[in-house]
Amino acid sequence: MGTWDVTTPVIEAKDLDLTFQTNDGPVHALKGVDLGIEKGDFVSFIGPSGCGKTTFLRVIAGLEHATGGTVTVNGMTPDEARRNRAYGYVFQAAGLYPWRTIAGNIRLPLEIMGIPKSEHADRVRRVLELVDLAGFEKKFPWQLSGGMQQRASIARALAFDADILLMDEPFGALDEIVRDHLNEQLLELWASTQKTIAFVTHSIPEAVYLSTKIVVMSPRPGRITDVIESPLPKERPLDIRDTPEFLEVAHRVREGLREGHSYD
Ligand SMILES: Nc1ncnc2c1ncn2[C@@H]1O[C@H](COP(=O)(O)OP(=O)(O)OP(=O)(O)O)[C@@H](O)[C@H]1O
Repeated sequence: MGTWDVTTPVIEAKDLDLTFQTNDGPVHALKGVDLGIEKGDFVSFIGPSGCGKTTFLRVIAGLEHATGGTVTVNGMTPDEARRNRAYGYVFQAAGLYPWRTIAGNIRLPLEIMGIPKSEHADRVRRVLELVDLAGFEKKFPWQLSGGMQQRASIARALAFDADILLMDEPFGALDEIVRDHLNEQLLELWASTQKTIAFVTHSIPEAVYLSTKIVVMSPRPGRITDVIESPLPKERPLDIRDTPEFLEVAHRVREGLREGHSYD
């Protein structure tokens, strides 16, 4: 071992390519994507609709397969990582089962994974605390607001305590005030759990507020046009969004999006 600390990326993509074969011919979704995500990073993916953000997240999750290049997750193939429950996944819609209580929904992945029943109640309580929903165990999803449902779905993704959290536009459907609040809470959760988060968003302020690293993508075939290491401190009150540093990063993201765009 050397005296310096060489960190191996938790998620690493090398020259990743993905072409879907469809009835209308091939759809080239991702092209030559190179990216390293380090432990504890909060990485946002931003880009126009259809540029392959969700596809990239699904490749990391082993739900789609690259047609070229490689991806590793914790040094494993995405399929191995999925079988090892390396990540929790939060979808655009909360996707809670309406016939199960909040606790019942959170227990589901624990049941599937065969975690001993005696541990369930404790885990449910702990993750509900993390998302500020303590005491909501017995409620049904329809008794919660949209923002609370999304928090419950984050709790479900946290239930088996994976080091990696993959989040696909989790707050896209919420109004701005609720979204602000959840952004603040997510940063607190990230700081207290030290998870590695990969987060898809359409919102420049959201990406800049949350991330240590912002990955700007171009329209199809999805390529990375810029990777911005955030100069902002880890502690981020919401009003950091009015500071020159914040606005500068937001400007660079906007420029990156504009450059990747062809206006035809
Ligand atoms: N299973 C599939 N079969 C064929 N084409 C697909 C499939 N999944 C995605 N695509 C295509 O690949 C491209 C990238 O889609 P993807 O959903 O990853 O984009 P996105 O950036 O997440 O978009 P949005 O921001 O609208 O969610 C799109 O053109 C989409 O139509």
